[in-house]
Amino acid sequence: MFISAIIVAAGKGRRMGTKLNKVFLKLNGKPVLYYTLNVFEKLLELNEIVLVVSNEDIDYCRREIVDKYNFKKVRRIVAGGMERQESVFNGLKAVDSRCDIVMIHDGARPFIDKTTLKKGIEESKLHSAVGIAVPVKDTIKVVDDDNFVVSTPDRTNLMAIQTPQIFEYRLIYEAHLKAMEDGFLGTDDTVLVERLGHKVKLVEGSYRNIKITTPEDLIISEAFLKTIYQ
Ligand SMILES: Nc1ccn([C@@H]2O[C@H](COP(=O)(O)OP(=O)(O)OP(=O)(O)O)[C@@H](O)[C@H]2O)c(=O)n1
Ligand SMILES: C[C@](O)(CO)[C@H](O)COP(=O)(O)O
Repeated sequence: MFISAIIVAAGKGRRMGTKLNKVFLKLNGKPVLYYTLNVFEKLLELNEIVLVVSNEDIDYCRREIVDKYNFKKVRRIVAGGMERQESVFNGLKAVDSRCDIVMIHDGARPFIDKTTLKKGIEESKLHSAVGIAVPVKDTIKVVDDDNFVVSTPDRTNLMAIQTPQIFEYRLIYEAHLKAMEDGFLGTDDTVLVERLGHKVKLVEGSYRNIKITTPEDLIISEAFLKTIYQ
């Protein structure tokens, strides 16, 4: 079985508010993207990594991350698009032709762990679309455009979706193609498969698998790193 990973890191990081893209910001001296790639590089089950970055970051990324830290599984570095969905689709077009299963992961989620990845792969052999998720901890409110509460859904059945999201390659490729044809834009990849009427299985992951998005996430990340490397 040939397993590929697509790591998307072609966003602008606007909510972080830094000049340097958040995936290149340093945590304990190393870029965020280093930590993300490192977990996938060490995953024995994985055959290759396709890294998706902004066109202008391709050379920098190859030199300062892939070559510098000797990430041998990164077989291709390709340019992303304006939206995350487009970046993923570019990655899907660049994987090895033998790809059976593809893991799609945000470069901005460096605290993904090997156990969750393995669990996700095993589940994807039973269900062809799998997402890593955690039960929501807060009470969620549905609001109208003026922030008046419309309803309070029962939290028992609410999960917050993360990445990786793991798919049978042909299924996710078809789902992306259909979304593009329909002009549908989703904020994750499982929704594209849901649109096809296909079942998606969620596997419980870890609250540590945060997506570094706003400045306070960097403080949390430094604290996580201390528990991992000290
Ligand atoms: N056009 C895009 C947009 C996002 N991403 C990637 O998708 C992941 C999740 O996106 P998000 O956290 O929203 O990142 P940004 O788009 O960079 O952040 P912002 O929305 O604050 O600008 C990140 O690893 C990001 O680099 C991407 O590859 N291509
Ligand atoms: C795919 C994702 O990580 C799921 O949580 C997320 O939707 C992508 O980030 P964004 O901030 O919604 O672009």
